[in-house]
Amino acid sequence: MPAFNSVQAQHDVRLPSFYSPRPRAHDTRDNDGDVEGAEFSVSDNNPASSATKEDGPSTTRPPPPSSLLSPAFTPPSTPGTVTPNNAGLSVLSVPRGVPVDSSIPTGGCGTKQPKLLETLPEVECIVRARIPTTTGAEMFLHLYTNNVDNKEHLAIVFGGNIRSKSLDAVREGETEMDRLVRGAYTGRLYPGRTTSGLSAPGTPDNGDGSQAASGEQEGQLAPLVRIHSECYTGETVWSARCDCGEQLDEAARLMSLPGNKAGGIIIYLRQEGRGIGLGEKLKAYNLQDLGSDTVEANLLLRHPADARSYGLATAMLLDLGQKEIRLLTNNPDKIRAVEGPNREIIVKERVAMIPLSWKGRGGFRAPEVEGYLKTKIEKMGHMLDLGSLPR
Ligand SMILES: Nc1nc2c(ncn2[C@@H]2O[C@H](COP(=O)(O)OP(=O)(O)OP(=O)(O)O)[C@@H](O)[C@H]2O)c(=O)[nH]1
Repeated sequence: MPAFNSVQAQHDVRLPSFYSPRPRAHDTRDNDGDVEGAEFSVSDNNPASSATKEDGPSTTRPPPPSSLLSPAFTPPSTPGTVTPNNAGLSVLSVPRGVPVDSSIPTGGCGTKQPKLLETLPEVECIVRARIPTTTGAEMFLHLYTNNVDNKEHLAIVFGGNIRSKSLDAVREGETEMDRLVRGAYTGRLYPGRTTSGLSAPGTPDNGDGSQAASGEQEGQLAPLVRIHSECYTGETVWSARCDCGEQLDEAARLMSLPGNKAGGIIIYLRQEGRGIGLGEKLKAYNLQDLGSDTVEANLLLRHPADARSYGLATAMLLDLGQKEIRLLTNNPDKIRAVEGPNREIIVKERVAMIPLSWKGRGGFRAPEVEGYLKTKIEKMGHMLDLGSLPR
């Protein structure tokens, strides 16, 4: 994982030796709810012990304590961790958010300070295109480059008033056709259109002479934002180990609701597997099938519980003219991290991402995803009420 800006999420863990032979019971949470790596071990059907069973007479190795594998649940008690009551809202309503303020300890997003680099990365939107979707909603896909990695991070923009400054900036020597092809136009493209409609940088019009609103001009209402980390398994191969695919779909649905006047942005970051990459995540899945939870599996592979950073998301949101946002998340670390080293972005509200099956609105149920969500709540401080989990 390149060392790009912002949270380096390198939990200060004392890593165990792989498949620690002498597991012992302990509390894995510190006061902040951080995971403290200690001596983790997979369950007694781990390769080491199962090899013993299969290859010869069993040894006297004791089984791991059940508390290690199924820690007792302590309901979150931090103010602001409550899941907003959206009961009674129709499926066509934008869910209520709860105000958050990361500048005060009681602000509803924990007190953990992410390790952020002092400056934000540089980002540039190099192309944008209109994507009509299978649901009938329309969005503009923005593809970004940056100065810290070679990945194509994306912004999926709902609503016509959110524009990229770097995309709209005039490039030396370019023609109007160049601008149309890279998506730096206002309004809509149509056969035969020859002008981009952007008369001067920063003063977009709609291609018909009228002025288009930029994200900053719109100002009054903060857009809905989701910072999404790539998940090949959950988004492409229908995995029921996580709810990533469902979250992506639901974020897009909420952003395209007619009642969502401020538009929406999904920042899609290429940090697969919470930053450890697909190959390592697949190894983690095997460890999970051997009895570890999602955090333990990462630590056993000598990765932090969460290796992600959000500086690119902050920089992309700024490029899209945003200063204040409503963030769709249950993750308190994400709120603080996306605000940037100098609170370049302010998260005004948090809108909870409640699994659809918990709300009785479709979704899916599987022991794997329930274990995944439980671990997020118990070990990663996620602000979801486990009591809502249907039994
Ligand atoms: N290492 C690892 N990564 C996982 C696992 N399950 C899902 N992921 C990754 O976790 C990331 C999804 O996290 P997000 O959807 O941003 O969720 P979050 O930060 O936990 O919190 P929310 O914003 O509340 O959804 C994706 O990159 C997934 O690939 C797992 O078991 N192990």
